[in-house]
Amino acid sequence: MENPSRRWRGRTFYNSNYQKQNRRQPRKNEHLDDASKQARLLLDKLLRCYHHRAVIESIIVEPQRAYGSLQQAARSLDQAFRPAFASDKLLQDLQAANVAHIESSLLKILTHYDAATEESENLLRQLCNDKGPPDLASVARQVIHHVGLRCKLDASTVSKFLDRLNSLSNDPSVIDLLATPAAAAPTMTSVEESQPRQEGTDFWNLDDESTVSLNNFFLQKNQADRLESFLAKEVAPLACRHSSASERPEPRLIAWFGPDYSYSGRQLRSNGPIPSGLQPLLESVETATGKRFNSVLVNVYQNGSQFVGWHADDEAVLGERPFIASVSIGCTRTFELKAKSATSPCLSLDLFHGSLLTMSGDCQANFFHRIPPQHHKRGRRFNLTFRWTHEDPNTGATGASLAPSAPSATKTATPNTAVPLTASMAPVDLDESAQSAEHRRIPEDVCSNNDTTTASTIAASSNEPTASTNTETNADSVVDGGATTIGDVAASADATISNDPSAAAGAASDGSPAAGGTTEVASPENGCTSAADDLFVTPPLPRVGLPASPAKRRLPSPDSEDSPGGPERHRPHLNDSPSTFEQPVSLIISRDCRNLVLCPKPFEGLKLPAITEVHEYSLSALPSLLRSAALRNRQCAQSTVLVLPDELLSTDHWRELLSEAIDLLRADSLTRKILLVPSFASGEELTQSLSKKLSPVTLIASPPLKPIVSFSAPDFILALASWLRTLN
Ligand SMILES: O=C(O)CCC(=O)C(=O)O
Ligand SMILES: [Fe+2]
Repeated sequence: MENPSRRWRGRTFYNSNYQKQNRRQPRKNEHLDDASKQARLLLDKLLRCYHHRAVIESIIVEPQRAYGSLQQAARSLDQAFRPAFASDKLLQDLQAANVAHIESSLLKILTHYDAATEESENLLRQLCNDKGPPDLASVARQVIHHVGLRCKLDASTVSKFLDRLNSLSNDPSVIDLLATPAAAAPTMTSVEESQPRQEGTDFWNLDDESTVSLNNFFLQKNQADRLESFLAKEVAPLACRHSSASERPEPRLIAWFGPDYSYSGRQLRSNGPIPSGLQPLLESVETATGKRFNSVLVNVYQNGSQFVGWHADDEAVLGERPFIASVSIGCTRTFELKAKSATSPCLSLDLFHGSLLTMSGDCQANFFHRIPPQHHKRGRRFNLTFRWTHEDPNTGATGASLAPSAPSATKTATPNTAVPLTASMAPVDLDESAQSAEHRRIPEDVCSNNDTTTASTIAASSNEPTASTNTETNADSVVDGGATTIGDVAASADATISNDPSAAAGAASDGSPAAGGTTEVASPENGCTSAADDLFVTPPLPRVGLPASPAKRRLPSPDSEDSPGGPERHRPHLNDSPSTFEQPVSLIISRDCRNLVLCPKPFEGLKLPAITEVHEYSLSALPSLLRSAALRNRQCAQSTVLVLPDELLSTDHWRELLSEAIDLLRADSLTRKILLVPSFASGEELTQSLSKKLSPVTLIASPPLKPIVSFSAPDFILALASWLRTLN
């Protein structure tokens, strides 16, 4: 049987042909456009309410019976909302008495009911006082029931409302409502279940360069529930109402994780690095979108009256054409977009518990978005908006010194083409088991880690709040009580990943779909055994590829296709000499993926059997590598071996990064041992200071290996292996 939600959807203009229909074809119900903008707006809004189909369909089944009621309702509407509705038109429609018109008329009634409590009561008053056909009350009952469901009215609100209704009407069938438990007790669960959602990801091309996508099922319900508990417990207490430039507090609570920065004349103080409990979600969002994020804004809407006004996330610190990834948790709320020059929304979506919405391309340049207040009782909703903050042009302060963005040679969000986006919305499971792109899931443990005590974002350390950029773009947002114009920027809105097979190793930690998200681990080169085997050979474990890493920065090599003249990549904002950053480091991954060695030298031509992958990176990618190491550890490793070069240890900045990276590793309960192998004398002092931090993780300094740089690669591995043996 045809899926009713699809059928219904198909009849609205909310489908992937939005652009086409919006621009070139007259919309359904176009006659209403002329009548009143507000009527259209309300109709648009209602067309989303798929679950109202139940009401509508029952009326369609018995149109004659419903007709009288609707006519009455329309008259009532006419009286109550004359200015808004141009209701003569509506009545004319009703006179035609065909199903489509009846449908849209009822939709209007429902919309109005939903639009504002006072007006709705007014409407019901009219409905109930009217000496209309006998089944009028039954329509009213259905309206109440379904609107109650949609608006998640709790039992006591419904009773109160019905009490009031009762006082307005002597109609016994209305009084009966009070005794109808089905109407009086729509639970949260039944609400969620009653809302048909489409599987897969929908795309809307708002214009040639602006795309919105929505995946209703990004998280499974249990994952979303766990995330909700985590947010309620760990994040909500941190959230507060920030004051706007006009000192008016934002009409919702906000918590910000990432570097401090200012927006719209306000300063947003960071609540710290992204909590480790959100890391799995972050990684899943990164994997699903193929973008990187270094910060997350959490909006907490405590009830339906809290909102965010029209705004665009177009702050300069967020870069050009920011990519926004927004996860919704909790009560469903409406999300609206409108062209900056328009007065009414062009797209309106329900954001469900566990959904992932993205905005890309010129969305922020050309459109505003908002979460309007919704009357009637609504529960709490969390929204997590993942962003990438760049250097603040006003102050020179850096939003984040995390891994570089991918180059911007290719626009990912190709307008009018769902395919590339669909492809980039890859399965989010870090496991290598294949999953359908239609059923993106994140790992079961995604929300189970409530550990917020340790930092996980390496880059969020030392940035002072920046001066105001004061780039509020939209007066509406002020009128609406303040906008969150903290933009949302993906690190790599234009991620381009080399598909060069020769770069496979270098791409290993790249989460982009082009790189496949996982990396096949190569077979051992030969069967020889050596001391190096001892270092790496451990009982076989399932092979995993490197999970998404914040950045892949493969050093250009002569045979690489990397163009030196390619787009400028994000670099750490430091005073250190560039040569420090360009220093090569190698990431060596053991055959069983259980050991990782980061070491300062290229391991060219190294063919040890135990080593399966050698990746070269510039030092600037180190934080990303460590993060990858921690991720990998979480899946299967026992220890991480860090071998760090002099240059790295000798700059304050890198020490900081290192210590944060170690925090990250430490947060991973599987990492029990971190071997820090400094290659020069000052390492000891560093080791001491880090040791305090690291407890209870074992940190071992390695005087025997110095100076590391004098070892050839195989010698180094052998020496390290024998040294490790002495430790056991
Ligand atoms: O809550 C939402 O879904 C939207 C939030 C938003 O637009 C923002 O924080 O910039
Ligand atoms: Fe926004």
